Amino acid sequence: MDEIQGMISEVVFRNEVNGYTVLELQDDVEENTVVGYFPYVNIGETIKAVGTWVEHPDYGRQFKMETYQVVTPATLNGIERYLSSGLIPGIGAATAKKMVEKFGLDTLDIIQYNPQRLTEIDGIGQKKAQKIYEAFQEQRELKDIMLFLESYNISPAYAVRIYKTYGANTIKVIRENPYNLADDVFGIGFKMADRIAQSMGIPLDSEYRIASGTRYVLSQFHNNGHSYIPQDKLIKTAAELLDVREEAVENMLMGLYIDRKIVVDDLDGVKAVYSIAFYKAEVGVARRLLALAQYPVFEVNFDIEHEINQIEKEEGICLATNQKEAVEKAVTKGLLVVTGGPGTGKTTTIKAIIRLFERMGLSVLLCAPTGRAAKRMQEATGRESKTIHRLLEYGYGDRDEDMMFQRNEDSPLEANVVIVDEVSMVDILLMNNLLKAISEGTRLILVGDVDQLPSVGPGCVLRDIINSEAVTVVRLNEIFRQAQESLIVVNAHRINKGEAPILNIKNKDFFFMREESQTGILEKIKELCKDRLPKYSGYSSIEGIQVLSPMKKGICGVINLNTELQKILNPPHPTKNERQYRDMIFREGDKVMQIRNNYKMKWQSLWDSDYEGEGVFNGDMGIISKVDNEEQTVEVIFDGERLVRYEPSDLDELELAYAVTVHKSQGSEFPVLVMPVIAGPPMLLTRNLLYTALTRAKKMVVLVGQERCIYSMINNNYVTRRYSGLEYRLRRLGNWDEFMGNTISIQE
Ligand SMILES: Nc1ncnc2c1ncn2[C@@H]1O[C@H](COP(=O)(O)OP(=O)(O)OP(=O)(O)O)[C@@H](O)[C@H]1O
Repeated sequence: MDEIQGMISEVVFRNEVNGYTVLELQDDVEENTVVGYFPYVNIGETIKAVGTWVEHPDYGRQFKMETYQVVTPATLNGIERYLSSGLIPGIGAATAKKMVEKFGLDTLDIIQYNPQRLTEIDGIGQKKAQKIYEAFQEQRELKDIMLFLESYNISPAYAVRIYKTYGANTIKVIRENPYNLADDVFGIGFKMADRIAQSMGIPLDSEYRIASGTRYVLSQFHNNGHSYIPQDKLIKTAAELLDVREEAVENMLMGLYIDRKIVVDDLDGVKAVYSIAFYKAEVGVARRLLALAQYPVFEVNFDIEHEINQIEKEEGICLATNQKEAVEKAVTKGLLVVTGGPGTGKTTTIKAIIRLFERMGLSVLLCAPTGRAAKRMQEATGRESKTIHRLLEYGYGDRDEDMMFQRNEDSPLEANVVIVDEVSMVDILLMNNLLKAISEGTRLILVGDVDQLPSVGPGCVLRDIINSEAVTVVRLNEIFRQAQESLIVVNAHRINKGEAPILNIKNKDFFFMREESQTGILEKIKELCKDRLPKYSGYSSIEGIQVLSPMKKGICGVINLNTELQKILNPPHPTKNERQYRDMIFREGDKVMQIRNNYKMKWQSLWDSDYEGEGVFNGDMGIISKVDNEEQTVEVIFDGERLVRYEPSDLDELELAYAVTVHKSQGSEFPVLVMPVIAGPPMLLTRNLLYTALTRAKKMVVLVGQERCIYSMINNNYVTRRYSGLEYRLRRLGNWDEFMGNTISIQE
């Protein structure tokens, strides 16, 4: 490591979000470029930086700072530049010069300890002296805060976020209760807050620690898809994590319950602990669904059978019995669920339902949980379809700082019918928000495949609704002739029923390639993606062929697959810029995926520069079009039309996507799908997962690996249990009032 010291003569670039800065540092002899994460530095300040000299391809020799220390300006020139940098309002170049001429090297001490004396300078009165003093103090404070945070090894990027959250109170808030960080600052979780707290000497059994740790465990369960957690499980897990007695956690739970930070409900003898939001959502969903199901939609003065006949004639099809039943019930019921596997005619039924309502003169709105699913619905029906978020006008209200759904009980959707596709992907929170915006009298039709993996977010809403038997459900189970042509569809159904798939029939679309070793599987997948499949299928390696893997880690996990596929599909090239982020390289031309819902991320249409919007969602896939190392940005084009610019602090929302996990692929469809089949944890390698993976493919599936692993997945009918009370709430219709939300009264 080298060390350099000098005065900051220029700040060339600064990223306000993460503190990444390019600056010029002047020492006695020369000016050097220094780059690094400086949360807080100003022109005129003298710093001592530790780091290494590097040769940048475009900007030449520069110093890459690892750590630095601010040295109070010690020269007359340094003090003058520091004061005239615009840092302290009221001091410009002329005043700074006068101050340094008058007070020399004591200038900064005078401002801090004897500001009264500033009035000795022409043009500075009492008031101005006071202002200068206050601004100077503020700067000091900021520096103290940064030093304080640094002393707990908090990286500059987090330090900036923390300071932005608490401002001048930062040190006080953290000293009082460092666990506040986990609640208040995005990106800081319990573990980081706990590390800081431990280095501050906070005891293991501190109430703050137990409260924060308990809520952390609860949130982890929610992150894993559970709507609640059984109380005894929560107590045990939290006590283990915190290394405290179970009674301490139990007492804390009581406190959190009394403070209404959590809800403890009795679900048929099980004490269920909920975070408030999930409790409200679950109760809300149950209440609203039942209200819709029981609402007497107005008498239909319409010969439905005759109309269905007409539609069949016009469309040149003959609906199957249960498709007809679905169309009829869509009209006569306030709430209808239609479920079926691939090729069972869900889309055809949706189209017939839309046609019928249009003939009745009723307005229909279409939506789906992801952008891709909505786009597919739109293409299949020829009618506009939006994401649920867009339909509910998710965005900023007039007064609110936070984003919210503008369509809700006060401003419901204006439509006679709302049809939602891919409902298996809708979690309990989104379902609650959707239902809030649907007033009684509007018919709601939920369509999905209940055998798909459940939503990424908490709950298993579709499964619970169907299992509750409280709502009208039509099951489509006939695979139509056209769909039967496809071995993908046939095999998906076979697998779903626990039967072996049919493999390797000539001119079909479902293939298996035997390969025993993991490295052999990897090599085969690389070969398939690079040459064989593009040639055979006509689809491009990057956009048309998708590798799915059940797992993240290991030779055939998505992390390694991405590294290996990137090497052969988009290798380094002198014309392609790239950027290292953590252990990933983002290179121009790479296929990437957004891995978190980000409603605030801005996008711009590639084709119409006036058309722009907000929101990039979990599972959206795109191609990196530009890596700008000067601006530190990465640009991605999603769906060939929306351009999104990622700042360095956004990059943790992006991953390479040559290969993605089956879970992440939900709601997407790909022309050609390649998947390794290898042994692994039985909780992961389930029939449900294989079924979900296969149903993502439209034209071709290639499984590569060990045949016995296909069978062991098919035989593994383990469905990960999700703690959800929705089915139970829906079932308990009889004792409705006594049951719903009785435990604690919560204003919705
Ligand atoms: N009543 C019917 N008679 C004949 N063919 C039908 C009928 N209903 C659907 N089909 C055909 O069956 C195939 C699958 O139908 P559809 O696309 O509606 O199913 P889906 O459940 O939406 O499938 P996926 O989930 O795979 O998209 C299509 O080719 C469709 O034309």
